[in-house]
Amino acid sequence: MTQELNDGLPAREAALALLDAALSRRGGLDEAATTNAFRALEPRERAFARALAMAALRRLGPVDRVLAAKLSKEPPPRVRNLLRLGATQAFFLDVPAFAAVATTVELAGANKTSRPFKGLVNAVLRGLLRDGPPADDPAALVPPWLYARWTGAWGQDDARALAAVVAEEPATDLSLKPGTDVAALAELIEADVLPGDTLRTRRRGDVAAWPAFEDGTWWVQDAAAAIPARLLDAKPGETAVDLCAAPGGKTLQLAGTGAAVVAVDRSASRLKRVSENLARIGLTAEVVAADAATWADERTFDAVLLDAPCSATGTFRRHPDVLWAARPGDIASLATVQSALLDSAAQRTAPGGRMVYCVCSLEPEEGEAQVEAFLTRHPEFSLSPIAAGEGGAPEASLTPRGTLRLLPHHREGGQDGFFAARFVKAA
Ligand SMILES: C[S@@+](CC[C@H](N)C(=O)[O-])C[C@H]1O[C@@H](n2cnc3c(N)ncnc32)[C@H](O)[C@@H]1O
Repeated sequence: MTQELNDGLPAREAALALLDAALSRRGGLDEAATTNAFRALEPRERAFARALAMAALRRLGPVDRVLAAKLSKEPPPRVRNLLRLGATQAFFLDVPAFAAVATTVELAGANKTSRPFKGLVNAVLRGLLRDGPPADDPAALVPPWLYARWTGAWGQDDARALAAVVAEEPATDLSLKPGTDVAALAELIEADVLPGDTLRTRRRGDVAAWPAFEDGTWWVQDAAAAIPARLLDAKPGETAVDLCAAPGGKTLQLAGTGAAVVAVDRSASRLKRVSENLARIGLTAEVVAADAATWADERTFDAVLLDAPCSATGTFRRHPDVLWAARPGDIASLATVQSALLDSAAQRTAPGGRMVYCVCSLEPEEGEAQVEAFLTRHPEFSLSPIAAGEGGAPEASLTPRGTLRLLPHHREGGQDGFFAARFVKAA
């Protein structure tokens, strides 16, 4: 792919826009990929731009380290991002070094902010190439403050192993509608079957064009993200609520059990995705736009799922930008939101009912600490320990408390970082 695009300046300019958006706001990369300018590119160019921006985000730390040694003062953001993209192409993608340098220098010259830095871009990139690729140090793949947190929370070995996953391009995992012939679909889609019947495939490209997408037999959902809803073990005849539902991966799982499901989310626009997904898969749920903390609804439910908003540091395999967008203060403020939502979830759990709390975060304040504080505030709840292998979870992820601390390296080929705990309410 890259060979034909060695002179592909529009694709590289688009990669620059994606990288810039990813680093300047949360969800920026996906947003930038919806602009008309991006959509006007050839599919091949779009794929290259996205692959380049993602590779630059996965290697941002090591590349910035080697750039630091070459830059005596901070250049304008466009110039820094051009250097990042140039170095990423030369060291981590299948782009000949001369093409990486020449196209980057040309893009520097094509804009009035970066034009005065054309000579610098050329000199820095040539200097980097002379020195060779950045050292292979997992710690460099993560911002230092976050790496220090992970070391403190999970120890040196786990922190290193989980940070190493940042550089890996993840496979795509699929959850299946109940009743699907798992083995037949795995063969059709060229996938491995993981515990819990998640399919894992190395296919690339537009998922809507993959086999059986239109039939509504599967949806994209990370292997770790598929575990929490399974832990509720909802059944036909029961009621279930998904309090932070959009875009609906876990709602689909709950609806697939035959339970009567209510999907709540405060974002009406994101809820549209829930409705579209339900329609495509051929499942039903009552969809409600409301703030789950204050939702004026008196009902209680047999099964309550709270997949709370969080720092999302566990999603770095597909969204490496979260690592660079996260700020230490976010974790404390999100923890406050999570405890308010947990209190609301408690109130909506029927006597004798189950509640699962989960977050796609690697930070103990959003996971383990929430559980202990919740149990102190709510003596009517107790932990319902998760058994080894339950829900398809790797054994390494099971904690002595019977909660799940799913670290990305606990599964071969990786998984999203998640925390999950299950509670029961006294009858
Ligand atoms: C981690 S995502 C949920 C992912 C979803 N459970 C799935 O599996 O597809 C968190 C969701 O919480 C929603 N959210 C955030 N604060 C909320 C609140 N106070 N009440 C309801 N939804 C909220 C966000 O709009 C977002 O869609």
